Amino acid sequence: MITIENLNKKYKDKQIFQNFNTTFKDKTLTILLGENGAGKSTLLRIITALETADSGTIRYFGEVLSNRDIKGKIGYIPQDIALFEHMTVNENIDFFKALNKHPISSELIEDYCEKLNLFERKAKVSALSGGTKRKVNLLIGLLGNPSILILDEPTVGIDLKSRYDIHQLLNSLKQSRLIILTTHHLDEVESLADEIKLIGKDPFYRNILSEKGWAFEDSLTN
Ligand SMILES: Nc1ncnc2c1ncn2[C@@H]1O[C@H](COP(=O)(O)OP(=O)(O)OP(=O)(O)O)[C@@H](O)[C@H]1O
Repeated sequence: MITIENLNKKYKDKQIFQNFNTTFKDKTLTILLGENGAGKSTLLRIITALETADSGTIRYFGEVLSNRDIKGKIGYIPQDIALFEHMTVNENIDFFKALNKHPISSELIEDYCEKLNLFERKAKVSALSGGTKRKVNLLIGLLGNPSILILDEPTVGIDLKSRYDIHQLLNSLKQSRLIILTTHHLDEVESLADEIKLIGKDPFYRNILSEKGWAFEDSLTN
């Protein structure tokens, strides 16, 4: 479980979070929804210790952790693809695997690749489609066997089939870990979300979720 208590974050004069409280549950995939600029990526980066909050407390499985311990527990899949384009998929996997103290086994990598329908392992990343690059980006985030997985718009701009493959893997991963994901796709919310949290003030999202009859937690009422 991740518990966020009284989080405050400001960029210059812009208050992004003010006394924000929430909880993310284990074995649950939570989707953050909200307008552009609402603060979704900022929240993910604060949880991942890539960004510092002005004040507030975050507990991971009941404990306040050092940045190093946080990074050891979390697989963070950024919005921008962070791969070496001139290297093959396998070379990228080997490179990032070597950065992890306790990387997953080759068998598990094979299993993830099968679930993702990721077979172009000998191709250079620069030659891959956007969808395949996103799959590799996800796989890299899983190499350290994280108990928490954080994904910032993991399927932005990709074809339906690649998106489906990524959904299949995420739906199997959520049985055993805590996953937080941001998206602007409602179909993604429908096929993945166990919980929905709304960030930001735009009434559009509140209206659409209410119309659909989907339960959600509203950051404004926290
Ligand atoms: N490093 C920064 N310095 C100053 N302002 C920033 C910084 N990072 C984000 N912001 C601002 O904070 C606000 C929240 O940004 P954030 O990227 O968290 O929003 P978001 O909800 O993820 O949006 P999107 O859906 O477009 O990804 C925006 O107004 C953004 O311009």
